[in-house]
Amino acid sequence: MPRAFLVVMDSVGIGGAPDADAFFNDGVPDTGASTLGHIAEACEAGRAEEGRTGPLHLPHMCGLGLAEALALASDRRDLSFSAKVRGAWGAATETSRGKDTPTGHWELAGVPVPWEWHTFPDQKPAFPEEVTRALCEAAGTDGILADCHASGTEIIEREGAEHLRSGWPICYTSADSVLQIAAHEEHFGLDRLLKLCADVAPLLHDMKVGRVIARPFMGDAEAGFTRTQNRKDYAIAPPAPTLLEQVQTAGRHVQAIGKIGDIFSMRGIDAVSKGSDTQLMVDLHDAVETAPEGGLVFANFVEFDSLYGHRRDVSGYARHLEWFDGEIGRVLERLREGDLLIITADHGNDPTWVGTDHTRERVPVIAAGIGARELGQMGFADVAATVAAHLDVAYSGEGRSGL
Ligand SMILES: O=P(O)(O)O[C@H]1O[C@H](CO)[C@@H](O)[C@H]1O
Ligand SMILES: [Mn+2]
Ligand SMILES: [Mn+2]
Repeated sequence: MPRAFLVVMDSVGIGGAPDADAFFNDGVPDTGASTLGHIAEACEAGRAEEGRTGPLHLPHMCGLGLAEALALASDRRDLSFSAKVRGAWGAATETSRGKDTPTGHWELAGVPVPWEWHTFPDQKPAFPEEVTRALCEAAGTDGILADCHASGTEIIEREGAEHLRSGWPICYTSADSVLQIAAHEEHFGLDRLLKLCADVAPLLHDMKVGRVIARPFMGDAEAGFTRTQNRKDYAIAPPAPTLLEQVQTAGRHVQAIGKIGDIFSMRGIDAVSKGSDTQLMVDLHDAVETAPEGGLVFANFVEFDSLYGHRRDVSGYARHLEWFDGEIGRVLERLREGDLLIITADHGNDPTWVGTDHTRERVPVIAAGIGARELGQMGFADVAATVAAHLDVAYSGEGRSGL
């Protein structure tokens, strides 16, 4: 029986979104943003030399058609076309009006988001009284810290010491539909932070705020504060059954690697593993060996986004792409007859762009196991329809199969 591996490189957009002018970073429209294109351009110009050097080198993904996908999405030729293409490639456009992670993943899984997400204004206080009251009540504190738009690494540096002194949780947001709560794992307590997030999540979900995210950290004012791996997202459930539930309903096994479990509120998922991208890559290699016939493995590699995109770190992003590409080479060697591998992304996060938020972009869809051909311009949901057709399971979501 066929198996499918769906791998999301979080935030690796390829530009060209037709509605980029309706999305913003610091008030500047995302028009012209291209995560992969601008990284490749910077590498070529010698502006991404920390811990790596020279033009962006992604031989395995270019072998599947990544450079062609980039050209198709936004007419950029920053990646060389020298590799012979052995895969199928396309450029996917999102219809949902959100450039966040759940929105992108749900549409990739066949369920576009029908509602407008609620975001908080870029002002202080960012949160309405009702939310602040609920936070204080659930935390047992007289107030909250931050209460503004912020970058997560910067806000713990700024408010960490005051958090240790007052015990108040650090509550912040971004251009995404999120309420993030940062608290010290030991002083505030990890379990207490997770319970706080779980307690306020229903109120936020009712307001159509997509996620409440626990952001535990460690450290002190002298040594500095660092986030830990214990991040947890409390997301709204998808509005309709996704590809995952339909694969599961067909009696097949669905394995989630990385934050997929959180993004889909564990719906349609049989097994989940979490950790750093390095650990998740070990899990992906293992899954290629062990995933049962007929099963779906759905992986998300978040560090492109969290460590490099939001931090606007071009060299770091390029390094991670080159590491990832090398690992994908090993995955390709181990795929079996009948396996489908699709590599895609959920939105952009151009590290050369203004601001620190995601960028509205098209995403690459490159595939091994379905021949060498152009899939062309497609929708995010076509990815789900293609996986369902390959696995031969009944599918009622959006999209058209590329098979
Ligand atoms: O700056 P940090 O805390 O990493 O926040 C980022 O992570 C959030 C969720 O992915 C996004 O909304 C973005 O703001
Ligand atoms: Mn994402
Ligand atoms: Mn992000």
